[in-house]
Amino acid sequence: MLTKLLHNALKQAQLLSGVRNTLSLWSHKTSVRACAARSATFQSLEDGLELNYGGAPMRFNYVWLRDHCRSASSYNSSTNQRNLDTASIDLTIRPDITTVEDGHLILTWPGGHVSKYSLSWLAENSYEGKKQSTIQPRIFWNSDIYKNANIPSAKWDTFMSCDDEVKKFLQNYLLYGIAFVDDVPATVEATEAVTQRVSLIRETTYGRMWCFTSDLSRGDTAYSQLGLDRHTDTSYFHEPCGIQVFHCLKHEGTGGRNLLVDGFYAAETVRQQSPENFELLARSPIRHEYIESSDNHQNHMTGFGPLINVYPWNNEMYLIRYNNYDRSVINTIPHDLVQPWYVAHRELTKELRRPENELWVKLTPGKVIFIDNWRVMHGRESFTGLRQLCGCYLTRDDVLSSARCFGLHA
Ligand SMILES: C[N+](C)(C)CCCC[C@H](N)C(=O)O
Ligand SMILES: O=C(O)CCC(=O)C(=O)O
Ligand SMILES: [Fe+2]
Repeated sequence: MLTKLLHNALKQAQLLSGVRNTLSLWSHKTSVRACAARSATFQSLEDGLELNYGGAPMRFNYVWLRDHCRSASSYNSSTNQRNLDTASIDLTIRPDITTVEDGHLILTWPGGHVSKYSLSWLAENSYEGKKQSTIQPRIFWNSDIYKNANIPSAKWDTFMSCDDEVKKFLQNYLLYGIAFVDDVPATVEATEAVTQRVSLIRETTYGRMWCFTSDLSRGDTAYSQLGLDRHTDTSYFHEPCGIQVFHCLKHEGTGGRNLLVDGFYAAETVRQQSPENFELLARSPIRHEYIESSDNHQNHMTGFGPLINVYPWNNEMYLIRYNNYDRSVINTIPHDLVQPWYVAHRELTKELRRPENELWVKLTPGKVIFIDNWRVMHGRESFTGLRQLCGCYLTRDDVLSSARCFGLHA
């Protein structure tokens, strides 16, 4: 019991660290700006320079500095694109003169070109600054954490008319990987309109906006009344759809609740308990497949990738593909790692299946849910009667872009 308590405390500390990192990054930025007059010191090294400016020393390579010159001839600041041909830089380049003046680092290169970088820009863009910061702050959750957070749903009227409501919605979505809009008219058109407030719709073999019932119209269990264990969709794409939108337009019958599980919460637990199992799942590429052959639909899709994907520079998770239905033949894992891979898969599955990690919701007409399909698994209970679900997929990049345009950290 005590170990479990300790374990939970540890886990919470770890889970919240993403959010704390952002806060510290923000305060770092503020302090940099507030002390713009503060001087910096530098030291020239063989292949770059070390800059001391309000915090830990940062290193900048000379080729990197020349490549990142923001002068008009090197960089077009109205299109935010590089003009300079990187291949034209002498790889052994060193500045003739290095100075720090008025909050800027100024380098004069052989031949006379001058590059000027503001110190705060350098601090924000340094490797040292990046390494510490989280790419996307998140709050990992189990059912209690999510329920206790009392996240409000957005409301149709305000959502459709007020950008600030969309911004708040996106902030919740980014943190938790799920977000709801309530009071939406129970039609495909209104569902489409809500989605388009957020971003572009991604057309797939299932259509642009889809509306399905248990009519077995497609070669997939989703089109039946059977229960579906937790999974992510389109695991058979090399780039799985980023977001899944669901709106239950009608259900006259029993059962049919939806299950949501935060895959990152479960995977983080595995990382804490057995780092080697986490590593194995993050390193072994496996294949998922969608094969459909009917009069109306011919598809054969295959996607490769590890079950857990982490950014290589900071090990932050960004994508889980977990779909035991669509997982294909494993022949990409060397013999001696096959058994360990199954052990690791079992451990993750055990965490994903813990009842305390399950959030059950009954989707009713009017309630639209957005699910981060790179993070949160969904499933459903078997059901009786007519049940009609509509929705669509979105591309992750498009949604993150919308969020950034609202000024959110994504
Ligand atoms: C959502 N919609 C019913 C349109 C498609 C369902 C796709 C199901 C597939 N097994 C997968 O997991 O990707
Ligand atoms: O019927 C449901 O609630 C969801 C089924 C499903 O997993 C899907 O359509 O992707
Ligand atoms: Fe699904």
